[in-house]
Amino acid sequence: MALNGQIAVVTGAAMGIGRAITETLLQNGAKVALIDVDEIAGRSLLEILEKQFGSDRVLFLSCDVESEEKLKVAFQKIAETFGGVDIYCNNAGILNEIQWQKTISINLVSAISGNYLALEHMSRQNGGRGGVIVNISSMAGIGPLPSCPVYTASKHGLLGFTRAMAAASRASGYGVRVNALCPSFVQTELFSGGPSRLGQFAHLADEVAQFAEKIGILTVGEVAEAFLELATDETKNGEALLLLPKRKQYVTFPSFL
Ligand SMILES: NC(=O)c1ccc[n+]([C@@H]2O[C@H](COP(=O)([O-])OP(=O)(O)OC[C@H]3O[C@@H](n4cnc5c(N)ncnc54)[C@H](O)[C@@H]3O)[C@@H](O)[C@H]2O)c1
Ligand SMILES: CCCCC[C@H](O)CC\C=C/C=C/C=C/[C@@H](O)[C@@H](O)CCCC(=O)O
Repeated sequence: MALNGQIAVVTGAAMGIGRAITETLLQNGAKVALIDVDEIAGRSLLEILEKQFGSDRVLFLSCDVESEEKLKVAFQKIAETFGGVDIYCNNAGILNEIQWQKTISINLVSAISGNYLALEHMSRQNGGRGGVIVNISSMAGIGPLPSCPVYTASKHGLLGFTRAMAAASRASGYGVRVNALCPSFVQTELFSGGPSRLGQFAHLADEVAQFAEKIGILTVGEVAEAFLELATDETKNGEALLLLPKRKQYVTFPSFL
């Protein structure tokens, strides 16, 4: 198994993409700590996963990633229980153009806090074993999604942060790879509920639906498979992996040298 004995942390793990990534990590031999603000969904998934994979391989922590303090405590609990962190998947995210400050807060500010906390446990400079961070950005982190300017900004920001952190990690000897996964539309609650959260851009919902119909819709399993590639391919650092139903490509950015 590709990830035997590795310890992984997944945020927003109770449903959607986070749940599929959690299941893939477990199927590949990792131990997984699930973090989610939805305690009912998290506990119910934990029960299922404990039966399937054994209670010594899964842990659920009810935690809102917007609270840096609670996230710090969650990381401490995970490190004490499992003995370290090797893989961090920053997946928790929302799409809400009405509560747009909350969108920036969860998708970008909390993502940065989570990466820093993960590095405290993973960096070789802090006595960690090194490892890999995968930030779940979006195709909207590469190109604009007109119905969602703030969501687009949060995902562009996360991608820029990922690439700069990867370079900082390489230059500082952290031993931690940092990559971003950028999926197009995925069949989850965020996608199906999206149109009701567009606020002043609600009139663009049909345009998005037509675009989604044209390019197709990914399953969470396809996203989890691409996540696994970024997590296990040790040559990948600072990469943005764009994923569409009929296309997967590492994005080429301009070189300034
Ligand atoms: N669905 C898509 O079309 C799509 C496409 C590209 C990228 N993404 C990104 O993938 C990630 C997961 O999206 P999804 O579609 O699975 O969403 P989802 O709404 O199906 O699931 C999100 C999960 O995150 C949890 N969560 C939300 N806010 C949280 C918080 N403050 N603290 C802790 N947990 C929190 C929710 O409880 C839920 O379990 C997001 O970052 C999203 O932006 C989604
Ligand atoms: C209302 C549901 C929104 C779901 C949000 C998800 O994160 C999915 C985002 C999906 C698509 C984003 C599209 C952006 C598209 C364009 O800017 C395009 O030009 C990108 C070009 C990438 C390419 O070269 O193919």
